[in-house]
This record gives sequence, structure tokens and C-alpha cells, in this order.
Amino acid sequence: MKYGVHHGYALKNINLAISAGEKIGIVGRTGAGKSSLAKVLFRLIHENISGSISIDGQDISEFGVGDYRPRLGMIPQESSLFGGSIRNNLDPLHQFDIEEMWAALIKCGLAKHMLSYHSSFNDHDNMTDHQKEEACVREQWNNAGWLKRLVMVVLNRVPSASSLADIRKPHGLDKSIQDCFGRLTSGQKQLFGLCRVIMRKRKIVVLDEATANVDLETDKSVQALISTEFSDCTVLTIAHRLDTIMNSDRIIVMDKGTIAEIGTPRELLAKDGVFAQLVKTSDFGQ
Ligand SMILES: Nc1ncnc2c1ncn2[C@@H]1O[C@H](COP(=O)(O)OP(=O)(O)OP(=O)(O)O)[C@@H](O)[C@H]1O
Repeated sequence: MKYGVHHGYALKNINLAISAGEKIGIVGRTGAGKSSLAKVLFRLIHENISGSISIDGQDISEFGVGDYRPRLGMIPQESSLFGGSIRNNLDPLHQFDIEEMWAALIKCGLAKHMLSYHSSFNDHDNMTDHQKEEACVREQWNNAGWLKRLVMVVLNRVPSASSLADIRKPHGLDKSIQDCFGRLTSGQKQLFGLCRVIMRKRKIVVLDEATANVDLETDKSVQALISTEFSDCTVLTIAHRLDTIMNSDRIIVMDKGTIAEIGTPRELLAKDGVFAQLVKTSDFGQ
């Protein structure tokens, strides 16, 4: 594949079979061809390309776009979001019901950001987000003096009337992203991308791992979601950090547009090849 007749090959001699459900990490230096591989998979390149890609044994060029795109989900580094409500950003075609949207928002950890949230309950993994929110409101109420309680009443944050229940009403989704989040962090933008893919239940998911400005908590939730929500899916992670893909079934090492190495992390570490070199270089985030 070339980006133009006068360009060199961005991808060449790629011969690759990925099994359903496999978790694949794709690594390589800048310009190695990782994004190009994703672009051809999503059929974003139509010219200067030869060869074929099949999904479930069927050449993707034979699929209509309407049949093809719904099989794949892309989670970009920073999902594009537009002004307007959370609902419109998640479901511009009005295909989903409110419960489906809330379920995805809760899974991605975005629902709790839509409320002022008490961090001391974040570590209680055995509690649902709803229970955490209720416990948080109860604790705040118990510790509050009369003035703070008065403020909580005004803000409708009293234990018996969970503010999560309030924000779960349809109008909560009709709030603008700006109103709920202020300025979104890069990590939150990626979580919105995750949310969209979870709602749409894609079987093949390409995750372009965020490179910058992702806080530890967001990073952990993205990784946890990939392993739980996408456990049955085929996941291709374009990785910019090694630790996130060390549990992959296989790692593809791209170099100058070709697959330089492919194998389990253990196999690749055992031979002193490109992957082992990447591990050693400090510019790879290790
Ligand atoms: N739109 C484009 N037009 C022309 N050349 C491009 C274009 N996009 C990528 N390339 C070139 O194709 C090659 C592969 O780039 P690609 O973006 O796939 O690499 P990458 O491994 O994803 O890099 P990075 O980690 O920096 O995103 C590079 O030589 C790059 O300069």
C-alpha cells in the first residue's frame, strides 16, 4: 500500500492471519506502518493498494459498507466529540435506548464524572457505581454540619434521593458534554470512544492506545474494560507503551511497512530481535 504513486510503500508483503477472539498488540517505531495497517482494515484506503483482507473467510471488498463497518469498532486516541448533548455524541442516529447508553457510560466510568464524585469510594471494586454514589452521598451527609447539609439539600444531594438516580433521567443525557465535564481530558475522550464501541457491540475492535495525558486511573479502566467487555472480541491494540500489551496473545512488530516479528510476548523477548530492542530503548516509554 502506498499513499500516492510517488510515495514509497507504507505497507508491503503483509501476510497475517488472526483468529477470532485473539488479542493482538501492534508495536513499532514512528512511521513503521501501524496506523496504515488499521486504515486498510477499515477500507479507508482505496487506491495504490493490492492484496486482499478477509473476515470470516469473506473478502472485505465484497461486503457492502453497511455490512462491513458494523463488524469493526475503532477506539481512536482521542475520539472526536462535537458540541451538543451527551446523547447526540453517543447516539447521533437515535438507535439506542437510554438504559443501554447509561449502562455503557457506567462501564466506562464516565457516569461518575457526570456527578461530583467522592474519590474515597473509587477503590471499592465490589460496589457498583450506583452503590458507590449512594454511599458517597450518605457519608457526606453524615459528616456535614448544618450549613453543608443545607447546601446538600439545595443541591439535591441527600441520602434518600440519590443524585445518580436524578441524573439518570433522560434529561441527564441531554446535558452538554461541557456542562457535565467542563474541558474533557484526552483520557475521557478515549473513554467516549470506548463507550460508543461497547454500545455497538463490535466483534473486531482496533484500539489506538492514547500516548499522552492519560491519568493512571483512566488508563487502568481502559485496560480493565478491554479485558472484560471485549473478552470475546478480536482486539488489535496499536500500542505506544509495552506494559499494556504484554498480556496479548501475540505481538506484531512493524518495521518499515513490513511485519518484522510476530509471536507471543515470551517468544519475542527470548530472541534478541526488534521487539527486544524496542523494550530496551527508553523512547518507548519503558
Ligand atoms: N496520509 C499520508 N500521506 C503520505 N504518507 C503517509 C500518510 N500517513 C502515513 N504516511 C507514511 O506512511 C508510513 C507509515 O506511517 P504510519 O502512520 O502507518 O506509521 P505508524 O507506525 O502508525 O507511526 P506513528 O506511531 O507515528 O503513528 C510513514 O512513512 C508515513 O510517513
